[in-house]
Amino acid sequence: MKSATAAKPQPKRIETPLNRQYNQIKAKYPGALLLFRVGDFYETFGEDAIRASKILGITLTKRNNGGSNEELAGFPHHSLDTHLPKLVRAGERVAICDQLEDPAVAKGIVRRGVTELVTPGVSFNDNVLDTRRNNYLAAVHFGKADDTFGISFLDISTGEFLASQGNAAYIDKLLQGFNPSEVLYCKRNRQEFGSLFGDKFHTYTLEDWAFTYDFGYNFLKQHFQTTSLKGFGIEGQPDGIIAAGVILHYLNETEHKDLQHITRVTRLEEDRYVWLDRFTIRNLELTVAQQEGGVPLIQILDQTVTPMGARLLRKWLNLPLKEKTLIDERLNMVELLVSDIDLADTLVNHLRQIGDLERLVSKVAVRRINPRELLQLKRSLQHVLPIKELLITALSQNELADPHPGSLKKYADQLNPVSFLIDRIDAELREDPPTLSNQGGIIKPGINAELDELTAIAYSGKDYLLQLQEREVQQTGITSLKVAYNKVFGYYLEVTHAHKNRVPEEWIRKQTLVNAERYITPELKEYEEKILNAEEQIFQIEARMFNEMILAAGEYVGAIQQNARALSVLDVLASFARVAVKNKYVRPQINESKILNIKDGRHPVIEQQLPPGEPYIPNDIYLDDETQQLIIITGPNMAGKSALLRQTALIVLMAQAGSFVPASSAELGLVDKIFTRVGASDNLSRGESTFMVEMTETASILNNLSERSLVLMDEIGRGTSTYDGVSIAWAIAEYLHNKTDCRPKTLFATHYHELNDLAADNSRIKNYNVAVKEMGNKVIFLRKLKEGGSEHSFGIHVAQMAGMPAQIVSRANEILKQLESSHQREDNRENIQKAVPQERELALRIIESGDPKSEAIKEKLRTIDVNRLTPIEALLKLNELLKMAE
Ligand SMILES: Nc1ncnc2c1ncn2[C@@H]1O[C@H](COP(=O)(O)OP(=O)(O)OP(=O)(O)O)[C@@H](O)[C@H]1O
Repeated sequence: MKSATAAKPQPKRIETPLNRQYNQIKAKYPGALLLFRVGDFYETFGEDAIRASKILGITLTKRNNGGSNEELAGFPHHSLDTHLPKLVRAGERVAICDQLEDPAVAKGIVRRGVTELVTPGVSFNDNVLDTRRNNYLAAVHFGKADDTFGISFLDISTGEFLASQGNAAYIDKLLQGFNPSEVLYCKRNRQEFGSLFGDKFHTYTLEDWAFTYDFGYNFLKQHFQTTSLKGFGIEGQPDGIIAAGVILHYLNETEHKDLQHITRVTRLEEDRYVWLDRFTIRNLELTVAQQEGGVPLIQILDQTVTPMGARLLRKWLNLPLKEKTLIDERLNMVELLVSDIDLADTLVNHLRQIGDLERLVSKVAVRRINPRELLQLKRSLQHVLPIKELLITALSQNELADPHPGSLKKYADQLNPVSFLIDRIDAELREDPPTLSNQGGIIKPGINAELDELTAIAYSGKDYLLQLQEREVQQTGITSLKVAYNKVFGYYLEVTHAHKNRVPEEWIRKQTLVNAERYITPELKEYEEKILNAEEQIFQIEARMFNEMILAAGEYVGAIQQNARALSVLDVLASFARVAVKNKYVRPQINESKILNIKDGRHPVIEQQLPPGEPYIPNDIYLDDETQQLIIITGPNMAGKSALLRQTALIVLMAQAGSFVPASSAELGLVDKIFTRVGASDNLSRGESTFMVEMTETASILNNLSERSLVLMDEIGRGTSTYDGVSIAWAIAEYLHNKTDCRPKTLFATHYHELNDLAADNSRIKNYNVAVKEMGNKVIFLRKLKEGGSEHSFGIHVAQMAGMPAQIVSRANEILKQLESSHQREDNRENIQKAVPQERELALRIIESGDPKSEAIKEKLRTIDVNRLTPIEALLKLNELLKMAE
């Protein structure tokens, strides 16, 4: 509602009781759009009405509100389900204010209150939710120490609740991977939040006091009805606890008080999953393509048939495992399903019949399930027992070499057929129930005697009326007599004018038509009342019995949630199996070595996109920490260097997520971190990165390496001049090779042939090139990785292929020849070693020339301890100095 300003006096408004009630409720939910129930409508007023009418395309009107004109827009209450999702998707927080008592019996103004505050991150509404994705609410807590943060995620529609803590890079990674619909954080961190985690999220800020340990700890304890949080493994995560507490607090504030389905909070263990930096997640296009129309990996791998399976696959791809036992457990099941296609098909056919069990059971817990959904729940659950039996028989028949006996049986053991619940629903619930629970038609006959009796009265009326009609015809001799019903008079007797004179006196005339008259009789009215009463009672009894069924189902929430988890795992594994068969993947051999040995590896996405008849050329990759730790891959543009780098990382990731891989064989020593850097110019076009940023980030990779890391460097250094670029790429490769604490496996794609000289002095650096063949003045891409360096760039050939005019191509060739003859590569190594000091000299000369900036630069130089500087730091410093000098 508009507020009066001091400068412009507003006409004095008379506050009606309804106005006052609205204002009081509105004030309690600042920032929310208030849907105010009046009779059969939800109304919005003032600013809310303007926004609602824009988003929903509903008419905006004005009403005279005690002297001022106020905007008003509303819609019928039954269209809430269509309008609410639109408002939420537009980023609105919507407070739904309902009538809390029956207007017919209310004394004075009807009591109203907000029954739910729907926000982008908190929704049960099927129209707001995407079945194949989770809808997460996140909370981020900025810890006391620098660079420690707590984080928590909740999907209220499934009850999944997670907490963790770590540094900014970790939090950023989780936010990117989980992609929450709404993020909560503390008001005072407004600026830092944006600069650390970007502005792509819907956010909501809360007051300081909600971000305290005691508050969060107690809130969680109270919710789970435990004396401590030890059982959840989050005791040692104070910042994570604060974030999780904030989530529960927020649910409370938004009137979400039925939370029985949130049965646990799980610690997301940073060290259980492969570390993927932000660029790797983006560059490998695991779940999101970089460009519109692009195909992410998940699209190739997702053959899941249940919504919860689809959601789980997304999670598995973002969080690959690094524990051999767990990975093998998944791979064993995939292998079993690959080898027994009948089993896989039968399993999938059962799974297909299972709806969104996870979200259905949440609705049971919060008592929002409707009769039709309860039927769906029953039908889904009916497939649990057959699946369990299927697995048990299959497991006993298939003697699979299982290194961890019992791990396969685990899946079968987790399934609980909940027969008792199924039997009850089956006995009571009709097979064609409605979506509403207050209009009858829910309960089967033969369950409740009172209900059956009332049904007989209410619905056997036809016979009764026929009898009555016959009796009256005989008594009065009116052969045209008919009993009928309409909404205005209820039941009546109709007599044509021809028989009017035979109508008995006690009949009461109600209406005269052109050729007939309508009457009622006391008997008819008495009967009518009985029917209507019976119907009212039927509705009440059925609603009560339905509620009892929900309460009974509520006892099984834990068991059904466990079923949903086990079924989603089976769904993902069956999907892996089917994709493996379809795309000819093999089982990777996971071990604890430091060797990566892939034979005939392929890129899972590119191979699916090549035109028919154009095969994907497979390649071998071998890396270890003894003989071949870093390979320099040269080759012309378009040769397939990037594809090779990415496919190697994708194969590792797919394997550690439990999938078979596109190769003829793959022996994989576990990887614990994957880092990717792509040369700046790739990102520059999107205005994201500059050379400086590229360097800072490369430096941060170099500081976080482990001995099981896999590093992809794709044309690093190309964002600057050739000499700078070569020197930087050189220094980085050298650094990776010479690191004393670990030997990260690295693929280094580059255009700089100069880097081939590195192999001479560094025993674990090897040169490879992606082969091309020159035929006359044409280049044929063989896409085969070969040992050895390469001599040319073939950039001009690529230009020719792209349709560059012949004149330009031949002129470019001339210039190239000239340049090559004047820049003989006598001793590159020496040149490169010299390059840095030369630039340093230049910087010093500028300083000596009496430039006013010289003091600042001298000061900077004095702080540099040359003996402790790494090559990269030296380059960064130099860059900084040059900037100052410019
Ligand atoms: N092994 C392969 N078999 C078949 N086609 C391939 C193969 N590798 C790459 N390609 C095709 O070649 C295209 C170019 O590959 P890629 O981008 O990896 O080249 P590049 O060497 O990194 O080039 P640039 O240096 O210009 O970035 C890919 O989009 C793909 O269509």
